[in-house]
Amino acid sequence: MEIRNIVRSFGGQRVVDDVSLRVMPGQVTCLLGPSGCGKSTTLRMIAGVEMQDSGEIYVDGKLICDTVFRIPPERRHIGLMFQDFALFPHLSVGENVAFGLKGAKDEKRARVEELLDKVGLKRFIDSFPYLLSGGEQQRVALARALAPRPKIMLMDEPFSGLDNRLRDDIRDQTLELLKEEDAAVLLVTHEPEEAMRMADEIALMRKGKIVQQGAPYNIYNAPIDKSAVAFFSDINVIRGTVKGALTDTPFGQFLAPGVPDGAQVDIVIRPQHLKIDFDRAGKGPLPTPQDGVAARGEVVRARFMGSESLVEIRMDFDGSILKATVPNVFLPKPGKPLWLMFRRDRCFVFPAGKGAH
Ligand SMILES: Nc1ncnc2c1ncn2[C@@H]1O[C@H](COP(=O)(O)OP(=O)(O)OP(=O)(O)O)[C@@H](O)[C@H]1O
Repeated sequence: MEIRNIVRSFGGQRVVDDVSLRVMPGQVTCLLGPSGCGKSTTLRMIAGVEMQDSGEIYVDGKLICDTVFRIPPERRHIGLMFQDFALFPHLSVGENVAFGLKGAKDEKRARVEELLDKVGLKRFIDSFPYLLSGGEQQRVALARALAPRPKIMLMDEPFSGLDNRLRDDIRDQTLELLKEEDAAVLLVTHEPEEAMRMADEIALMRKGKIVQQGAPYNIYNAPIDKSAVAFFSDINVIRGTVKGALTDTPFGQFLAPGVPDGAQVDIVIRPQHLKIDFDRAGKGPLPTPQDGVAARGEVVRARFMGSESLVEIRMDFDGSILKATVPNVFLPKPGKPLWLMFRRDRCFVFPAGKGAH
């Protein structure tokens, strides 16, 4: 499935602004972005329930929609799964799954049984939906969407109605089934964890545009700007001024290649990549090439978060507060002096102010 240069405006504002995207069979692409950035509108245009102002949509290399030509939604062979896409309450589970199927009765029954078996719900084939839990209903909805073997599956926040622990299981099971069925999947979500868990490829969307696209690993480890880092985790930011492609900070020098002298840069680091060390009679650890220079601060607050502890430290050099996370339990008392170092291989240096939240 491919969309090219799709644009859609509401009230003079471009909510989808020149979006192009390709999704291959057997691949899950997540359209990830904050609420209101235009993800659902993009999906609705592909589904055919919303018309684009300009741009084209292709399936299997064939045009299915531009501003003149338009295949109606029911003939696009696209599977849909939305959070509030309820099952038909007056039909049994089996009849729900069979709903979009054509062909002989036996064949339909076999396909329904196959899919319900795959989602582990064959025993409910003759039950009514209200007897099933939310997670089970969601799995039936998935089976129903996949039953007619759509080439493309569009999913809009399909798991957001489920509670956390259930959600992880259902995500994994859904992913397995989608792969087996070899559909090209476009999944919309505003949750980075969901995208990281589900996606082969993430398209990061902001204000109607795709700002970065790539494998989850690349998006996480080579983010395009400060906001892209901040979308996935808490961040710490140190500002510095560049001289000779370097910027001096209390944590030592950082490379700022290509940034002109006098310009400001933001050095961005995630809390899990700050290194904490103890104070030894007013002294910290020695500088290293990997971690730079240590800077001293005092603990403001430390909290246990489950698998890690979050320590907030007020830095001596400017009174700013940096956040560091440490695996397991580490709960130093407020006022305790500690030293922080920046792991050089985990820092990102961006021109200051680029990529507003
Ligand atoms: N039919 C419409 N008429 C007017 N404005 C609309 C319409 N549909 C969407 N919008 C506006 O377009 C913007 C993008 O909406 P969209 O639902 O695509 O965003 P989203 O990224 O999916 O967000 P969310 O996750 O909150 O659904 C929003 O500001 C929304 O109010």
